[in-house]
Amino acid sequence: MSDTAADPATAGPASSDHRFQVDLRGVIELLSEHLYSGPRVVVRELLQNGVDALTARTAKDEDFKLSDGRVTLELLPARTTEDGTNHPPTLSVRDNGVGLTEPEVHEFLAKIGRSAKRGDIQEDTFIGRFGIGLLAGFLVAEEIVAITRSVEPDARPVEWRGRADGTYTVRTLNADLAPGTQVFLRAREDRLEHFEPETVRERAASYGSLLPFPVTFKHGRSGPDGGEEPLNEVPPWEQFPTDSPADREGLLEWAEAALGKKFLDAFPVTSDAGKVRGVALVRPESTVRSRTGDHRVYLKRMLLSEKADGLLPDWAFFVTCVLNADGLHPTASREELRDDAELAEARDELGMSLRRTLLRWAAKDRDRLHRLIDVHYRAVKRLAVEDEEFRKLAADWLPFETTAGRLRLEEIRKRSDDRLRFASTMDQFRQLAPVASAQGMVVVNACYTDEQELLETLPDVLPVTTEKVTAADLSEDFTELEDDAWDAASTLLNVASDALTPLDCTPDVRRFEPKTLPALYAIGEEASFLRDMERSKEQANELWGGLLNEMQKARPQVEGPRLCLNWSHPLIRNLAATAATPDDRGGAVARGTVRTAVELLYVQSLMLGHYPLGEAEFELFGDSLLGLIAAAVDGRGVGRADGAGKESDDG
Ligand SMILES: Nc1ncnc2c1ncn2[C@@H]1O[C@H](COP(=O)(O)OP(=O)(O)OP(=O)(O)O)[C@@H](O)[C@H]1O
Repeated sequence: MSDTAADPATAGPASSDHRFQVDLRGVIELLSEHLYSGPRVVVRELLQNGVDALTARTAKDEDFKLSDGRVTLELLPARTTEDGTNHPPTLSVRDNGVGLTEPEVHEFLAKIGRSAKRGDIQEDTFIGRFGIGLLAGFLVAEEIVAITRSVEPDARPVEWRGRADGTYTVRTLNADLAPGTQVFLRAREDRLEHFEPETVRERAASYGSLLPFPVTFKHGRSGPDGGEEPLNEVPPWEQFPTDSPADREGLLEWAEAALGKKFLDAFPVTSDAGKVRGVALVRPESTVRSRTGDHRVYLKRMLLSEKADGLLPDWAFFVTCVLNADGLHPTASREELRDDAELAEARDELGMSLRRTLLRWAAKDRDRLHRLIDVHYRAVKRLAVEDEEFRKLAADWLPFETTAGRLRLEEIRKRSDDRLRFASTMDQFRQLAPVASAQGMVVVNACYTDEQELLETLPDVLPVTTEKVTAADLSEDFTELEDDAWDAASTLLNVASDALTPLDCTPDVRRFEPKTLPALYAIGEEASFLRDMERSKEQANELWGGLLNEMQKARPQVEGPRLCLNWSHPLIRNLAATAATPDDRGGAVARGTVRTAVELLYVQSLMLGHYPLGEAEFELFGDSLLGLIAAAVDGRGVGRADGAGKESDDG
């Protein structure tokens, strides 16, 4: 036995060649379940073939223009012929396009995956290209019949009859027909709902109403005397081509009627790349950033999708577009745009088109930009980060959350003399907010996406400086105590130091605003990081704990957290007085109570600053609270500066 694998090129005598066989029913199931969104697409595929046939005719027949084209959909009701045969309802789609010769019928209608729309032809000439669209007809029909007559001179009409079991017949007809094709779908018994007049009409109008030639619908009752009902509409970008107030109003009314929604604003957009023309509608509500678009896209004026994605740059998530693209490509399902180089180029250009409009508003139509910013400031901020010119023009109107409430940048600059202070995390912002606002200092909350990046790029376009601040930075500016106050506070500081050293925290006594805040836990960014790590270690297993230890050691020495006691607060002064109780008047007990009070202040300021508490801190909280309650019940209480505390000591 050979120990080498058989070489397919040399193995055995040559076998005879066979052709792959296609199980049509299997292919149809594949299409219906995995490619198409449902039988709705049948009308679209037939219409599309009509559009392509008309385009092909314009290339072959120089006297024929696309606007000479015509597609008619007709619904023939079920009927019984004289010989007693029942005919199911039938949908016919007729065009006066290029038609097919008999050899072409064999080549293109009967070969799955064969399309006349490939080869040397420029890719965006036709909508179809895969050679499977017609098969969609079998999603609703048992039999598809095409009667076609080519524009080729002397071509004879041909009838093709294809069945879902994979068989077909072809015959030439003697009739004298004009060039074009009429396709008939004979309803499948279990798909009759797709042959209801209103259903067909709605689908035909939805896919084909913007086509640049007459598209009509006909059925027993349509039109005044059974005539054809036109389905065409003028596209909104042709009805309202400019950004004038009148066109804007018209466009907003059109959008409300067509999309069932009141939009905030509307304006035209264009891109040479992808040959795009359309309108942008500004959403009435603020939206979160997401890639999922809901753009209504037409390709060669046929509806492709109402939920197309990837058409606009990320920052433009505040608009919905309705547009037509003659130079973009569909995916095989024909329900999305292919993510290719043309789409990328068109996306950039549409972004530029939007940006130009916003720049124009910034220069000449400020009310419009204001209205847009009020709702969509997040999106506009993203654009401001990316685009220096826009940033320069619009930055002053952008709102920010600050310690003084929501303010426009213009106001923040005025209140802070162009010195823009910001906190970079929500926790930092919360911690410093009471102190900053009590001191009349405006600090911006830059914890949201884009905010910090935007602030840091403002000095490029405006005469401002930016500075990241933390509660620890603010506490540096707290007022130092005068000598006599310092003396009065010294025992309190010693007691506080004893209480806080085991917690890696240093006490300090200063005067600061707000007077109502007895203590502030102040921690810089680095120390805050280490504190978080400490908390994580408590929850981590041994392996992670060890790793975190190493990381902690690797960080440079940083200044630790401080508990700033506020000398302006009466409680702190009372605690200082109590701590200073002479030993012969119960000083030791008093200092024990003060220590408990400091521990409680420590935990309270942690909680006020939204710092998560560690195990030791929780324990401390429980113990000191109980200690204080016990002291109160004993009648000792925490001393008061006026001596009441001392009296209770005696008592
Ligand atoms: N109305 C029509 N007029 C003329 N030719 C037609 C018509 N409908 C179909 N054909 C011919 O049949 C071929 C196959 O059509 P089909 O719809 O299956 O695929 P396609 O349009 O080429 O590509 P896709 O699968 O992307 O739609 C077409 O390429 C075209 O040559």
